[in-house]
Amino acid sequence: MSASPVFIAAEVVEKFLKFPELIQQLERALANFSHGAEGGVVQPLRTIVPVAKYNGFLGVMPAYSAADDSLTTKVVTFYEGGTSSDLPSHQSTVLLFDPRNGILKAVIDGNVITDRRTAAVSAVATKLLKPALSEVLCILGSGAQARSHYEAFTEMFTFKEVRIWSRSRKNAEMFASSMKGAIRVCDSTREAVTGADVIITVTMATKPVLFGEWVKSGAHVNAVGACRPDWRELDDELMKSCVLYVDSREAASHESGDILQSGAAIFAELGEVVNGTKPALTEKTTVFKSLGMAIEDTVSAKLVFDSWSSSTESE
Ligand SMILES: NC(=O)c1ccc[n+]([C@@H]2O[C@H](COP(=O)([O-])OP(=O)(O)OC[C@H]3O[C@@H](n4cnc5c(N)ncnc54)[C@H](O)[C@@H]3O)[C@@H](O)[C@H]2O)c1
Ligand SMILES: O=C(O)[C@@H]1CCCCN1
Repeated sequence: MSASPVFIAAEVVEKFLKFPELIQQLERALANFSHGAEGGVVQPLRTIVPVAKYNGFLGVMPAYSAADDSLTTKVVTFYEGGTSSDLPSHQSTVLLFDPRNGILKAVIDGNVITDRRTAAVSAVATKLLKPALSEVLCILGSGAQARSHYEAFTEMFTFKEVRIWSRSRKNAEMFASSMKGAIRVCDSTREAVTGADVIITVTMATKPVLFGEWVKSGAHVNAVGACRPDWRELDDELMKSCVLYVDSREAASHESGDILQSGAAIFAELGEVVNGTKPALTEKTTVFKSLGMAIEDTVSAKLVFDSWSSSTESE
């Protein structure tokens, strides 16, 4: 009989999933993904089950990485407007299997993985696509992803000014006072975005909050929200005028409302830029449309599991 799976809690994931290393690992995973079969990534389009009665969704995100020899599936739920004020709007668990025999080895808290791996992938996009002189960072939204993006971006880059906008000024102020470093709280999206070199949209909006007319020419946008075909964060003007990068062409053309509804053309996958098969057009206005990929969870979960295993062996 196989041993029972271990449970790895959020505090343990926090301890082992750290930014510079996670960013490097995910850059490699993006490259493998965009190499096709040769890259050894098996990742079907995720399954999403709408729970319409409660404005919720359940997603199942399996993947295997031959390079990491890691087999996982994430199960994630997300609720429009959250379920109640004290629950996160997104809740997830990652199941890690032994790829040799299918034994379930670990059940890992997925919330920290989701927050950090998403920010890490946006950091890869920003490293490759931001304008040469990037002084002002703007974050739209003040939830879990806003926090992980702020942490990753202030660790990896140097900005002269960081701005935040949220629907309620109180939330934006709470965000600013809970993070290390100076953050300017803005009263309107337009104020936050005007003149920004790097913009991150991390909202649960279903209609555009970021408009092309406000975006500085040459800026880079990480568009992280709007993961449903009928949800938007960016307007048509921005989508049609930018050079558009995505994590996965397949996912983007099935799930992204910003792409499907605007009819914008995809220029490249981020992994193709890492591989050098598509250029990083840093002098143009660029958008990285992130939907989130299972392979990011697979690589992150392996990192956590291996670090946890080594720490228990040395005890
Ligand atoms: N691309 C990825 O890999 C990935 C991964 C996880 C989450 N996400 C997406 O990122 C977004 C943020 O996730 P989160 O975990 O931070 O959620 P969260 O619930 O913690 O925060 C959501 C933020 O959006 C704001 N918001 C809600 N409705 C809004 C509206 N109509 N207009 C403007 N702002 C609004 C909230 O006030 C809050 O500041 C979501 O859309 C989520 O689905 C993407
Ligand atoms: O990639 C993810 O983990 C999330 C799941 C929920 C919807 C947005 N993307």
